[in-house]
Amino acid sequence: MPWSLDLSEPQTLLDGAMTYYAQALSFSCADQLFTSLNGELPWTQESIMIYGRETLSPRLQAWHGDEGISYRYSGKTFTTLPWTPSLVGLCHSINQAFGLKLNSVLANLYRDGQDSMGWHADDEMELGSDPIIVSVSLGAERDFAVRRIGEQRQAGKLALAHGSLLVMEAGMQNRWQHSLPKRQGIKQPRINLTFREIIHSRISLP
Ligand SMILES: O=C(O)CCC(=O)C(=O)O
Ligand SMILES: [Fe+2]
Repeated sequence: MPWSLDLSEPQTLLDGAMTYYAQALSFSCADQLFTSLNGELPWTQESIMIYGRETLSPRLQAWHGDEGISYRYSGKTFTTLPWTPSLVGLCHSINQAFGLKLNSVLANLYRDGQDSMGWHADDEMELGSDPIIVSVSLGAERDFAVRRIGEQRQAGKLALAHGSLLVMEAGMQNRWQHSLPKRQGIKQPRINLTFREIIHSRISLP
């Protein structure tokens, strides 16, 4: 199913490292997408290693994409699940609009303001040296925080609206880290989709 994107009012941020479209999807499309993804994706809470200890990840995830793609994330190897109709339609619309060849998506479900994602750059080797990543946000508005690589201090934040689209442009992952901090007051869930192009799919050894 194709989704129509309104890319008429881009906002350029971080000297061109990010472009934000506050209302790329209409509210009704965004509502519909949230409801179908929330119900249909096989949301899983992965365990991750933090300082050598196994802990549950503070969010739920699902990986979908073209067949035969595998990807390492937080020290684990994932193989993508097949596309769902709504995800493949959105990926196709994004590829058409931006002239990209994104072939997979990491879906994150933040159940409420207690769920989060720590500081990182999406710099895994599978993405090549300078990837473009397209992020779609649905549901509760949450802050997306940024800081320069090598600095502790947060440089800024951007509230990602329901139906918004954020392009992390070339240059972003090499210079900036991002995170999704906890927000005590938020009781509603949020879904984020980061569409990526996996260039070097890892060969799994037995
Ligand atoms: O939830 C977000 O907006 C960010 C997600 C993210 O950074 C990622 O999936 O790598
Ligand atoms: Fe990320």
